[in-house]
Amino acid sequence: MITIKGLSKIFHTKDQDVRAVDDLSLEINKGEIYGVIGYSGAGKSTFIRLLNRLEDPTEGSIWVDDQNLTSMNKGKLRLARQEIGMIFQHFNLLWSRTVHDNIAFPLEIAGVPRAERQKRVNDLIELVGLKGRGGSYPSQLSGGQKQRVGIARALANNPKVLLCDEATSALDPETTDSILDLLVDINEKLGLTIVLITHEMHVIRKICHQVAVMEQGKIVEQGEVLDVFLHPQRQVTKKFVDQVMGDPEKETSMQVIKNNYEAGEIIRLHFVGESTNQALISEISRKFTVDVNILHGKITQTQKGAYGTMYVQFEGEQDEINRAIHYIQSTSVEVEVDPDA
Ligand SMILES: Nc1ncnc2c1ncn2[C@@H]1O[C@H](COP(=O)(O)OP(=O)(O)OP(=O)(O)O)[C@@H](O)[C@H]1O
Repeated sequence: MITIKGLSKIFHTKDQDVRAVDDLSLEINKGEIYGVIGYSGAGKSTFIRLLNRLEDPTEGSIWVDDQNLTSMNKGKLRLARQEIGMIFQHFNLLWSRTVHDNIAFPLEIAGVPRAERQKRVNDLIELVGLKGRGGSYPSQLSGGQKQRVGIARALANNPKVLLCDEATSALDPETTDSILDLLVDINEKLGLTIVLITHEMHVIRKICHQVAVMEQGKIVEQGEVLDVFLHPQRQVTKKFVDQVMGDPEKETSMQVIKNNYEAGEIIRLHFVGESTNQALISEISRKFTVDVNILHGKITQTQKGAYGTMYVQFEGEQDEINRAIHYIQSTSVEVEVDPDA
């Protein structure tokens, strides 16, 4: 759906030239939720603004659905932009217009006849869960409701791509989750391709299929979310993964666990991906004469299944413990005996 080749943006300021986006190339497939994560100043906002040419690139090309956005004149660009919706951190609603009229605005600009406009707005209000609020003004809505209006407005012209610029950063955690759920719902219902930028790994974990990590204008790491969670290569990526998972080693020293639980074996279980399920624990205690003590750990969900680490203690006859470990080795859960050895 989107192909980016050699994209750069240099801002010329009085004192210096800033290379905000530096020779960036990537492919985003149709129907994918693609997240770009980075710390402040990494170049995320510039990147997403280049995608619909709110900024003009210094170098490189952007193709959206086989159209080269970078070589378009203003007239063609205006039409092409109707295929790319965008939502913003601070919603960017028109305060003097009702919810209904905010959503109708892009349809008016596109010249959609009144009756058709009416129906489309009502459908959109329903889609984003704002039924009954069409007559309200933005000042009468909560942050989450305002972002729902922003989403409905962005979808008005049936875009193929939705760009999200830190769309949940101004919202509390619970509202963030409800907006993220709505984005997944829209992605699944409409097959919409979604590109989002964020500084929160929680957002990536919860809804993205693919992630790119940005640092100093470049993409330094990229891949399926679960892969990046499992094998983060760069220091910056490890820090983002720790945002969600914590670092079990840092939080609880293995030595403390060992001192407290001297009997049996201490085992680290690493849960990865869709075939994983935590029924493993009850299965072990049913199949083998082994007591399982859960000591410490964290499991989280991604779009591709569960991921995380758990420390357990197996108590019983050594032979039985060995058989239980052998059994786990035959499943998709990775197992490590005496993890600190
Ligand atoms: N209009 C501009 N003129 C000059 N420099 C700019 C401009 N816009 C961005 N920059 C610079 O480009 C770099 C990348 O900024 P950008 O806003 O894209 O990063 P970001 O990752 O989105 O950070 P944040 O999350 O803080 O917005 C920064 O060094 C910034 O100062």
